[in-house]
Amino acid sequence: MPESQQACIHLPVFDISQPLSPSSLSSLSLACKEWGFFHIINHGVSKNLYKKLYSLSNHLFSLPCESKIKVGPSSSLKSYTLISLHLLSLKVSEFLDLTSMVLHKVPQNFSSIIQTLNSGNIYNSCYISLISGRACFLKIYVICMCSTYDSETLKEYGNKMSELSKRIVKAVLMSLGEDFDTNFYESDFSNCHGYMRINNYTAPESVEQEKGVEGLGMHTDMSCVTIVCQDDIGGLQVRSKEGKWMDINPCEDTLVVNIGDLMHAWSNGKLRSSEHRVVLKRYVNRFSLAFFWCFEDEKVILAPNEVVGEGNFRMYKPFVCRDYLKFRESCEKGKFDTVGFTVKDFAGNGG
Ligand SMILES: O=C(O)CCC(=O)C(=O)O
Ligand SMILES: [Fe+2]
Repeated sequence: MPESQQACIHLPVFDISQPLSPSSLSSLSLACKEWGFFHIINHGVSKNLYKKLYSLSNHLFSLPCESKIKVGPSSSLKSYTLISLHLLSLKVSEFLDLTSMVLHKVPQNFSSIIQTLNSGNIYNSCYISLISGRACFLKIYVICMCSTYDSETLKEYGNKMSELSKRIVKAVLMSLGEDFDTNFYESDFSNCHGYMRINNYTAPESVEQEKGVEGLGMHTDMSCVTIVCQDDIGGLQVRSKEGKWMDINPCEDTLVVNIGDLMHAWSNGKLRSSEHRVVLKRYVNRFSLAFFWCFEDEKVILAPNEVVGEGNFRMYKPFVCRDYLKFRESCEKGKFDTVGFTVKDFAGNGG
């Protein structure tokens, strides 16, 4: 099938403001196993808040280049001179503390920015991914806290998304097994924290009609769960188990949730962390907000015996969350857009 006739997937939609009924839980369980993706509504994040975030981000992205933090492609990626996908994830609590950093005052040079952030100790446990897309005109500029973001908006967003993430994790645990939320939420998930990421995909200059332009290369998320708000442009795709790309069409007032590698490992592979990507097919700017809910860096991830189930093979050796994040960021093959290596390669028991 030509890619322009891309199949579209109808993911189940859950009203997350309500306790999920037994039938919703079984459909959630199915969605997590099959796709690792589902939709939520009544999530409590108002249109108005998204509008504010959107216009603040829009303002930031439309600043002249010199005012943005410019990061050149790393030397190993020289062949992709046109391509620069720069991405910085900030831990929400720390993001809020950076209000004093006015964007145009931020040093031009990337490493000195990192140093600045590190030396202020604000940035201790944040991780930074500097990655390159493969074939696109996408630019995601490093979002550093700047005066264009009023901290009230971010605080509201951070709090809402944290609450939402907790509710989602509990629902996912309930769908995985009876009493799993009461048995494992406190012990394993109560120290999770969130990272927000603002993705701005600049309009492609040319699009090969059939194929589109890859805005964000195939990857899996390094989170427990990710919540994505995509605008109405579309382009998010999930890869089926058979390797077929399926569109996840935008739907008003609906957020996309997906399982990340950390939850996949914790669930002994029962919850799928699917490969996904963004393909741009129109000459328009696309915008999305992603919120990653992650284990604390020092957590040792080990699927509990009850989750593995008696007689079942343990898929992953225990590993420290931070080490996996480092692996993904430092190992060329573990990088976002070359997802060849993920948690299976890092901690898999083989077989
Ligand atoms: O832009 C999107 O819709 C998805 C973004 C995404 O997958 C990510 O930021 O990890
Ligand atoms: Fe993602």
